[in-house]
Amino acid sequence: MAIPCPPFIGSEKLSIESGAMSPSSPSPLILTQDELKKIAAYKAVEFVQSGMVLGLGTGSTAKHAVDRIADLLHQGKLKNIIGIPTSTKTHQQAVSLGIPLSDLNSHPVVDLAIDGADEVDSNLNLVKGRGGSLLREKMIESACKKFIVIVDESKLVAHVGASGAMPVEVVPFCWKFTQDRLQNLFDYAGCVAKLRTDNGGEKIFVTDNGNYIVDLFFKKDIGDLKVASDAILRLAGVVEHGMFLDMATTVIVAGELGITIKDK
Ligand SMILES: O=C[C@H](O)[C@H](O)[C@H](O)COP(=O)(O)O
Repeated sequence: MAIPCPPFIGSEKLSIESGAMSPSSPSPLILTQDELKKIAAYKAVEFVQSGMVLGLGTGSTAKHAVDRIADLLHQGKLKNIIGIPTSTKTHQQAVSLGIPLSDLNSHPVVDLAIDGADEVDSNLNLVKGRGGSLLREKMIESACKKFIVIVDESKLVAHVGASGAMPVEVVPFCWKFTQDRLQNLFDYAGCVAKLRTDNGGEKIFVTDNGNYIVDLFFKKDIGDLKVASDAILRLAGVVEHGMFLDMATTVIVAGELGITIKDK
């Protein structure tokens, strides 16, 4: 299915050379999805400056950004960076790479966060959390002066929920009750709510915060996102949801034709 791209501003053709990004002439090489993620991530890291407090995102795209930040730190090209990880996995990665870390208690204002997304719509609204992280991401990314989202072009969607699940983090207590209420809330959009398990098996998936995730699958557009967000958050038992509305300040998309950047 062809997905309409947002009206991006700024566009450059890029390729990966020796693990770094550089301008390129048209290349016969077909880039893999992971290479596209890396290109978007490296581009975002160009916005990092010495002395910044950085939100370190979670997932296969953000991982490249964290690696790159560590490389630049070790090369002495970046200095005095403080990272605030958005998940235990990213925390472990950052520790293993020697990135100095802190948290929102000590650093309540974050200069820049770089993170991936599962969906990006034409207004830069996002779906996040299909990898299991969303609450810490939302706390840290809502404390940011600048939030750069990095994606490959497969993440662009016509509307939120078009490509798969919209995750909702819920407390374990009577999760089925909350799941049913969530499904009823979006009955008009043909919603099916499913408790997430580890790799689709029997074991219930547990978030970094000790909660469960209910994935909402919609057959139709859910309409006004702010209305949907407020309705979800009003349900007792819901901790947070994976719609990140009006939060991204910049989206960097890497695709077969190059890299495109849209600022809010
Ligand atoms: O739960 C995971 C996070 O929200 C990720 O940032 C999101 O799922 C995108 O991950 P990836 O870059 O691996 O597609």
